[in-house]
Amino acid sequence: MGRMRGIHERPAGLTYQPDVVSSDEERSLLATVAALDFREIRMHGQTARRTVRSFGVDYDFGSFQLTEAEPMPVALQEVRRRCADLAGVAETSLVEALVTRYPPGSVIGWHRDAPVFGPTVVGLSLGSACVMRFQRGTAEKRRVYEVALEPRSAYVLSGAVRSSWQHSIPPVPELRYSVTFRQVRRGAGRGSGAEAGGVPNSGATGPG
Ligand SMILES: O=C(O)CCC(=O)C(=O)O
Ligand SMILES: [Fe+2]
Repeated sequence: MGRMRGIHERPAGLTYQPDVVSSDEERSLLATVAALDFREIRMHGQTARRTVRSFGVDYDFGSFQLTEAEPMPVALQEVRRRCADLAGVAETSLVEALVTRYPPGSVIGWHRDAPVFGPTVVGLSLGSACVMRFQRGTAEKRRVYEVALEPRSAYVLSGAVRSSWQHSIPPVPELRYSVTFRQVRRGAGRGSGAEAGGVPNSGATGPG
C-alpha cells in the first residue's frame, strides 16, 4: 500500500471481516453480477470508469431523488442476511444493494455516503483485492487509515467512520465488484427528495 500523509488512526465504527462468503459462493456471485446490466455514473460532467446497478432503491445524485428499483436478486438477498448479521442490523433495514463494477485501474474518489442513507453501510468485495482509504481533517490535523479489502470480505461503516470520515478506493489492480448494502433514513421517503445528497466533498481525486 502506498503511504498516506497524515496521522495514522483507525476510524471508530469500522469493522473488517474476511471470508464472509466462500470461494464457491464468490464464483456464483461473480456469475450473477457479471451478467447485470450496469449503468454509467455521471458526476460534475464527468463519466466515471466504474459502473453501477442498484436494487431495492435507487438514488439519483442529480435530482437527489430516491426511487424504487428492482428487487434484489435472490443471490444478493442471501449475502444481505450475512452482512446484516455482521453489522448487527435488521436484514430488512438494508433496503438498497448497490453493485459496483470496477474495471482495472478504476477508482472511487473521496466521499461520504449520502446522508439520505442510514447510519450503517456494509460492503462486500468480489474479484480483485483493493485498498480502501479513509481520511478526516486537513493539514496537520489530517487523520488517515487504509485497509486491504480482500475478495470475499466485508466491511461495516457505522458511527464516526460513516459520519465524519471520508473514504476512497485507489485504482483497483484487476476487475473488482462490490455489493454495498445501505439503509434509508427515516423521513427520507422514496421519491421525496427530502435530503440533500451526499455529493463527494470536492474530492481530492474526483469521482474518477
Ligand atoms: O466499492 C466499495 O467497496 C465502496 C463503494 C462506495 O464507497 C460507495 O458506493 O459509496
Ligand atoms: Fe461510499
